[in-house]
Amino acid sequence: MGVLDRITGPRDLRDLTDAELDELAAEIRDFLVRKVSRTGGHLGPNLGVVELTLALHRVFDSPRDRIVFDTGHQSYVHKIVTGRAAGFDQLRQEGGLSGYPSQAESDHDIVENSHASTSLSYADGLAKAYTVRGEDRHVAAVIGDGALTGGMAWEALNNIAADGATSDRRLVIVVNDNGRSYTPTVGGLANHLTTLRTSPRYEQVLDLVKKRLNGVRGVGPAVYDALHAMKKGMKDALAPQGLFEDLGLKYVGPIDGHDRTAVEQALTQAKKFNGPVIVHVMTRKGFGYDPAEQHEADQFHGPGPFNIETGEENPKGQIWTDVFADEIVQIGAERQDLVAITAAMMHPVGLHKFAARFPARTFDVGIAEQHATTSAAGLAMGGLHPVVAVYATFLNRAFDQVLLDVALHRCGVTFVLDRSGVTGDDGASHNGMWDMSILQVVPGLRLAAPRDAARLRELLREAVQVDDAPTVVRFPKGPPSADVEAVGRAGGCDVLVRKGARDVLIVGIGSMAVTAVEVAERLVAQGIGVTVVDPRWVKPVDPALLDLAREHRLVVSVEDNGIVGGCGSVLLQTLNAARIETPVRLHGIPQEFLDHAKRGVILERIGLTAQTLARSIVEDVTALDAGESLLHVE
Ligand SMILES: Cc1ncc(C[n+]2csc(CCOP(=O)(O)OP(=O)(O)O)c2C)c(N)n1
Ligand SMILES: CC(=O)[C@@H](O)[C@H](O)COP(=O)(O)O
Ligand SMILES: [Mg+2]
Repeated sequence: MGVLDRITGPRDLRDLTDAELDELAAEIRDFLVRKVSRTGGHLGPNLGVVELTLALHRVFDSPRDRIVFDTGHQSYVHKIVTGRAAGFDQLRQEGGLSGYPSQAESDHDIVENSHASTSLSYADGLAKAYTVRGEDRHVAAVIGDGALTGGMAWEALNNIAADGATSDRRLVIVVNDNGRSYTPTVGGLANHLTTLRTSPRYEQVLDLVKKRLNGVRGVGPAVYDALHAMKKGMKDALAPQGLFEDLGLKYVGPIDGHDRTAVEQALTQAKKFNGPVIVHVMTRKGFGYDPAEQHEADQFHGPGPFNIETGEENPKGQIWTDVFADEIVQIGAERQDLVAITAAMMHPVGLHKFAARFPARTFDVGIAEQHATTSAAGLAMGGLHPVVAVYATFLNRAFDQVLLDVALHRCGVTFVLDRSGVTGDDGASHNGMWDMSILQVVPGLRLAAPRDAARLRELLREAVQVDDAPTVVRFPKGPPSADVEAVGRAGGCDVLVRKGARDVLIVGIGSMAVTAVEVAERLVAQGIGVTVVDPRWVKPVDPALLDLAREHRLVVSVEDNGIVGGCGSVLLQTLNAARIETPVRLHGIPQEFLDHAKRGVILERIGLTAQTLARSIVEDVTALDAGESLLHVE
């Protein structure tokens, strides 16, 4: 029976000896490597916060005190010590443990959103609430050095520091500084954290001087008083004025984040301040598992299942991102004006090859999608063509910048949205299910959704040719299907199937066009005539779709996007405006937050599979045959 087996909740940690706590840390690391090697997940970040999390739960009394994790991908240890170790065999699986905090799982969990740089705002609000309610509760926020490069974090710090030393908000901000997001964290703030990490703090020098003076004859209290009188001068001379201290925030650190006792002492000291305090801990991503610590790209930030002995991830095969990664390099070689921007996700979005080939034309802005977008507008105004590569869900926070910094000024910026549609494993906030809805309202913006790798290459090249409006190319997580060639054209649309009578027109958006071809095969087998078109450019609506709609008895749209405000909705509105009365059936992601599961499992669950779609269309056609009118479904 190990120590870990005795932990049923955080209070059990308080009864352990130092030796037992060290043993527990080792057992947790071994547990994380074993479990995540089978399920995949955020091994690196969690190996880096073992001691920190144990210290947090020994110093703070969760859930009375609230512990907020920024992004939440580093909350596995928190889950283990709050009684959920047994759930790790089902980590990130349907019905199993979420890879992020989950209120449904535990009272100890509070923030479920996996979008970075939000923790300090939550913490500010919580601390204010407890002050207003007169509740004696502490708030501890854990924010990574990467998340600290996000603008929201500084909006929060500005407010948290507003009352300076007079603030009575019991808020401890733990900066978990491992020097990396995926790759090393970039920017002036990262440089500053490095300075704090590496400069001898005046306290250390003061201690050194005092040790040297100890026992020296004639050295008495007067000497020590003089030393402390020099403290301010030493502080200015030896340690750069911490950004945080300049803001009026108390700063404790830097602390070795793997020395649990030191972290506990710092947290206890910070807690006693009874006002906002920064505790700067230095940790190592992947600490304790060599293949993670040595991993050249991202220190096992989020591996899939892997071999424990070798650290080799199970082979994934080509994914959409790989196609983009290669094509953007080709285009970059042809176009000297093309530049690329990533928001701290160089490899995940596939810009690493472009960066290696064109380092001066690649910009990593940190976790700062809003800045990335408006900076791209500036790059375009400066005569370049920027490609902003982000995950679809992360563009949500830059909507205003797309609308009024890029589109209003008709800037030729190309957004490449990876992980669009259902992503699955990372839970509700990671699905790329909102982009085609929110971008529909951006005047002048043109949106493309490739169905396969060949169309991605084509559409990417067409997009970067547009220099007077924003363009968007979006594709899903995982592998593309085999290329599906057109059998004809209608306007700008590819006709993929044209069989039998004009019963059903299926408008397949992006990868759903391939699913639509499979649906067509099922319908034709039942004697239903089908035309399948892939619009390629889904915004603006291709006029050819209006003519095709007039010719058919039923129009069906299928998209890997939220159903409200998506391509199908806009097509319906466009047909209505043109007084085309052909009934329309929309298929897409239901407008709700989707629980985590694999992409395929969720697509099955929400009916975006060939079998379910075909069954639905047969029902509609049967209703039409019976003279029933179909409700136009939004
Ligand atoms: C708005 C936003 N952009 C990008 C991401 C993708 N992402 C997840 S974790 C991560 C790196 C976080 O670095 P840090 O905060 O230092 O935490 P660490 O992994 O080092 O513990 C990124 C970029 C995200 N979750 N949210
Ligand atoms: C929290 C985090 O790192 C996410 O951005 C997520 O893990 C990305 O996952 P994939 O890159 O596997 O889609
Ligand atoms: Mg980090």
